[in-house]
Amino acid sequence: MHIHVINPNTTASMTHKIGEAASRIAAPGTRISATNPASGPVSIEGHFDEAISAVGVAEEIRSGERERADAYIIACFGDPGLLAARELTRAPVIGIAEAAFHMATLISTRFSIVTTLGRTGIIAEHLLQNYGFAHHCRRVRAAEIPVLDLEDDGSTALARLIDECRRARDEDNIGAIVLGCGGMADLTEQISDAVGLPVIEGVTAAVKLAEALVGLGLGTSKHGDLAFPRPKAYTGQFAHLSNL
Ligand SMILES: O=C(O)C[C@H]1NC(=O)NC1=O
Repeated sequence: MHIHVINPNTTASMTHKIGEAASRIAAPGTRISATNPASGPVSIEGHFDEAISAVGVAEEIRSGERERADAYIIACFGDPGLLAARELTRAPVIGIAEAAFHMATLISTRFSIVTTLGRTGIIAEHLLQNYGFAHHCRRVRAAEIPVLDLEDDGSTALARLIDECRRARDEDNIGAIVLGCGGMADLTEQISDAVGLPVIEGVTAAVKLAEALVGLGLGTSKHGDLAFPRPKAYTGQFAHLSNL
């Protein structure tokens, strides 16, 4: 099967890192492709960035449809454009936050999230509410690191993440930690070893969920709100989307 992983920000090094993490966990016979939109924010650190990146996600889904991808992963912890993306395909589309929440509740009764910037915490809180996991999550924490510090080996990002994860372990009465950024896809083992708790990272969780759904012959339902968009004209820069 072919899983198309979409990094909604436009930082190619993060896209490559995400694709490598997905490929390492993928089952034999699963092909991973990782792309990012040509246009959009270099990092997603708030509501405005999420909104802009959602258009790029939709465009990546449309290109994936031409290659008949078997499943899609939206590799940003805000799951930007998830429902819009599901309207565009019969394949499963999985957001990394949703995937991580599901996995965390299968191995623990309570988890905490450790993400990048405190200002994006509300986005995770909204997702927890929307997906029905709010009562499982003890706290949404932030290491206060800009997303692109995760691309800088000389930054203190990993040390700050580990410190915040240790505080979650010691203070939150939890059984697991969810990493709150696609850019952390290569840090799971280091953080779990340093903290001594199970650490769930959304990219790898989404790959296994996508393989399960495809294996079960399940895809996005086209009955109801996730049916293909109604044909209509789009104007200006979106004219190419007319009568999808
Ligand atoms: O919301 C965040 O902090 C993380 C989110 N931003 C980003 O560019 N990729 C992400 O996963």
